[in-house]
Amino acid sequence: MKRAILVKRNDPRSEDHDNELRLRELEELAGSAGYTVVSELTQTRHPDPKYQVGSGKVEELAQLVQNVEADKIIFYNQLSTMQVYNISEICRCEVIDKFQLILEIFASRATTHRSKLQVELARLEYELPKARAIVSILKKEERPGFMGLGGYEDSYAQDVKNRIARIKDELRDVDRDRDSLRTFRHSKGFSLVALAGYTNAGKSTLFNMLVDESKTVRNMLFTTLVPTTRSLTVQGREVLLTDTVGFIEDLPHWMVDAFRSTLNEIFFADIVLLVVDSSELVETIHRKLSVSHETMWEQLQEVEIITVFNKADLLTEEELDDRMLNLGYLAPNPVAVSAKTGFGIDALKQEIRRHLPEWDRVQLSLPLSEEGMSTLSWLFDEGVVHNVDYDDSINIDLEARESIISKAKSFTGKKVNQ
Ligand SMILES: Nc1nc2c(ncn2[C@@H]2O[C@H](COP(=O)(O)OP(=O)(O)OP(=O)(O)O)[C@@H](O)[C@H]2O)c(=O)[nH]1
Ligand SMILES: [Mg+2]
Repeated sequence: MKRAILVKRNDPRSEDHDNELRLRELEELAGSAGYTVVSELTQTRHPDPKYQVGSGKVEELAQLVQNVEADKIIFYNQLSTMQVYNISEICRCEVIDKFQLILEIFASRATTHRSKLQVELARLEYELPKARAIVSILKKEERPGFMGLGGYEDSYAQDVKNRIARIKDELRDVDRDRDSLRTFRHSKGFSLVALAGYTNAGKSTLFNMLVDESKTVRNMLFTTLVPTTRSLTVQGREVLLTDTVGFIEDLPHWMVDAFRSTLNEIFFADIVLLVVDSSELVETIHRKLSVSHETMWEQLQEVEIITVFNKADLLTEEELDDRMLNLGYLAPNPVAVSAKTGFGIDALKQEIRRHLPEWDRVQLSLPLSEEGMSTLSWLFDEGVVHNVDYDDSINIDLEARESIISKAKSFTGKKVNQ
């Protein structure tokens, strides 16, 4: 585990309670990024703009870094390049701010080629202006290198710019592939279900619970292309379930692009499972649901939303009912589950099934021939075959989307009773 010191410069106008909350938030983020928090430091805003913390504090911080053997100092507040430079030089320790910490989390979670590219793009775009400033500081002071930044040269900024351009090109290619993949899935009759919600709500745990419970019917090509998507059978209907990276509050605009790559999965879904941690305070859940709806609203007109109240195992039934009632319109189609114990998973599946795009159910007769048999096997792939019996023809009770049914009809040329 990497060891981190957290630092927050408190605004004297803020309530102590708020300051404390922000620090806990930072601690949570640091935990998600794989740090052990070994110490925390807070200070009321200092008038000297040169230091994020006053110079006395920087000495104290330097001592602290030695004492607790920290690998990193993480500031809640955003830092100027000058501040990063001064503090990291005095403390002999790498300094990052909250946004860089979030980027580290994104980087560690990016599983697809595309999301990796986007995180890298966001990182480069964030670091470009800093890199330029550091080069000019080093030049002014004629200092041959310091900490890990010694390798910066004049051409560095140009290199970064070239890399940004290359990544953008590559992303355009990946996007083309992805669109065709999505069209392919939809045309094969899969419905797309996406998990959304704040970080730590339990999306990945729920994903595993849902996926483990059902066996993968076929080995599909794209499960290897998109590792966070798995097929899943919900009461006879096959869907593709996608896990996403969690929402994080106050995302700065330059990071929204990296974030959007995961949101795209949500926008193309037929159903979104909006997962909330129901053990949190009602006000917190309220705020997080509002932000989630705001973030997704414009693009989610056609999408069904199921609100999943996760971590039900941490609450009494009464507390749970109370929360679900209180949140009303912000929580459409609520279902309480525990992704940990499996409580409510069946109810959730029923709810998913209820909201899947409608398929038609027809009785179909195919000739008892080789062609008929191969059409039948195709129908097993594309829809739900409720029943088959054979007399002088193959009689099928089939549920499938409209396009599949009309294709089957054209194959047979035989009578179809609706
Ligand atoms: N008690 C309890 N804990 C849960 C439940 N579901 C998830 N957790 C815990 O909540 C924490 C976060 O779970 P994740 O599944 O990683 O959350 P996530 O929404 O995928 O988080 P991000 O990937 O950061 O967006 C883990 O420590 C889980 O063990 C649940 O039903 N009950
Ligand atoms: Mg997750």
